[in-house]
Amino acid sequence: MIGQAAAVIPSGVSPDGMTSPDQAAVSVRNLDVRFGDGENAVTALSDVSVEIKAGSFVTMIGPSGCGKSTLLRAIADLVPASEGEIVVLGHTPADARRDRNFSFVFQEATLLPWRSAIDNVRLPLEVGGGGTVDDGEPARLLEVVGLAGRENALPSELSGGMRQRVAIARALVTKPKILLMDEPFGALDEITRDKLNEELLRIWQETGTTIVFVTHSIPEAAFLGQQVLVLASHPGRVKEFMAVDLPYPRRLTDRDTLAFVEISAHLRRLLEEC
Ligand SMILES: Nc1ncnc2c1ncn2[C@@H]1O[C@H](COP(=O)(O)OP(=O)(O)OP(=O)(O)O)[C@@H](O)[C@H]1O
Repeated sequence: MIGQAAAVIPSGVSPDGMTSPDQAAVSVRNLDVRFGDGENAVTALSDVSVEIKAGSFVTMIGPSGCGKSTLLRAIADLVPASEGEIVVLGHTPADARRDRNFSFVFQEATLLPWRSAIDNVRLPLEVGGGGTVDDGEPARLLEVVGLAGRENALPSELSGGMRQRVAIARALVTKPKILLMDEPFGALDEITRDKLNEELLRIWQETGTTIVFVTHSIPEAAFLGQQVLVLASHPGRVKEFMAVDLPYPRRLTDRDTLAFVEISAHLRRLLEEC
């Protein structure tokens, strides 16, 4: 072939733009994030490298202030890298954000109080355009998160757990390839949290979305994740990227098994060293 340059295809992306399970959804390479200057400078993350495979479920845990939210925000293009590189589905975080390759779920549901549940779920489609999303998708997603029949309820008429379900449905409505979740169940009571943990695993298996999930809870990290990224603090850095060798589907009762207790104990020891 004369005079035709080969197309440059970013790693992790095939020529048709699809990812395969062994490809990285997110590659973080030698990432440093610093805030402020001079005496007030804070190194939130130092030399962090991690590869998150497409379709995987990764939980992130570490002591308060070790940089968990900062890492999630850097992947989401909400915080700039000071050094190093982040590649999201073969693109820069800014391009991945523009292409709506990921959605973010925060600890607070941040719903618009004057809009019904279904209108909150619809919001990203109204703001960014529906693209290929079917009109029935918001209602279907409310059903997926267990809120069929509550489509017209206002946020003030829903419990905290229900509001967070609406936030998850809203995050899924654009069919993101990656879901970034920052302590999404941290403000909920234990029973509701457990229930949402099981539901989130079901949603993950149904959608095939890559999930990166920050938590302070050792059982939650071990129950949900295929891998747990443990961060140490001062400065924030990778302590261990640990595989959780437990089969799916997982049930809450699996947390009583010896294998689960041993994994949790290992995570606790790691955190004590952080
Ligand atoms: N916008 C910012 N400006 C200045 N410093 C910041 C900013 N965001 C985070 N930091 C600092 O960076 C460090 C990491 O913060 P980060 O919120 O990422 O930690 P975390 O592990 O998520 O904490 P927690 O578990 O308490 O939520 C902390 O020292 C924090 O004070």
